[in-house]
Amino acid sequence: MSRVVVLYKSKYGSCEKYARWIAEDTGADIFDISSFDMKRLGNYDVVVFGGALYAVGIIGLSVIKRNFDMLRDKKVIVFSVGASPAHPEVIEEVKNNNFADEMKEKVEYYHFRGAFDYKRLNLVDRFLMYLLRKKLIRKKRKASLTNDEKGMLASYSTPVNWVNRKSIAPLVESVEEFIKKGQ
Ligand SMILES: Cc1cc2nc3c(=O)[nH]c(=O)nc-3n(C[C@H](O)[C@H](O)[C@H](O)COP(=O)(O)O)c2cc1C
Repeated sequence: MSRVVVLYKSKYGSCEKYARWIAEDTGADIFDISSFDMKRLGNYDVVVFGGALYAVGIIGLSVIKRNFDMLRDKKVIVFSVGASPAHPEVIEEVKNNNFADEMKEKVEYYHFRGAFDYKRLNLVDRFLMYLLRKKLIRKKRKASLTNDEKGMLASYSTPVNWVNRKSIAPLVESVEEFIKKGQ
């Protein structure tokens, strides 16, 4: 059995895609966190968790937080997948919104870009995105939008996909180095 496990929570598949690539490249076991028995964490030295970003929240991370005591002696990596690019201010905002101080110190964190197709969204997500669109249009009337906001508005009519296997390289390298050191 592998010493590495990749757990993930995805709604429309982009986070799952990254999780599968990371598991492939590190030889890890992989589970949707919803169907993983956290008692099995004892079997692993490295725990990688990936969650999609919704309203700046990393979905599924609450399970990791609840079981954080079981992760103290392990290497813990968290990655988020969202429409936002991995700008430093985005990274800071996501960290502050999702990690308690203890987690900020312990967890190695990465952010990867996902995909967005308005037509595939369920009703709740469509409604949330409708509200965001209204907000952006209001802002556009008063001030200019950032490039990211312009991109977000454009994506309502044209699906966008930034999922890129190459972006996982630093995460995979970090896992490999940790394993090498332990041998
Ligand atoms: C309702 C809603 C809220 C979202 N909020 C954010 C967000 O706060 N930050 C971000 O970067 N992306 C946000 N996104 C974009 C998703 O994170 C992106 O589509 C991601 O690829 C979804 O991953 P999944 O396919 O694994 O579910 C949002 C998307 C929806 C539909």
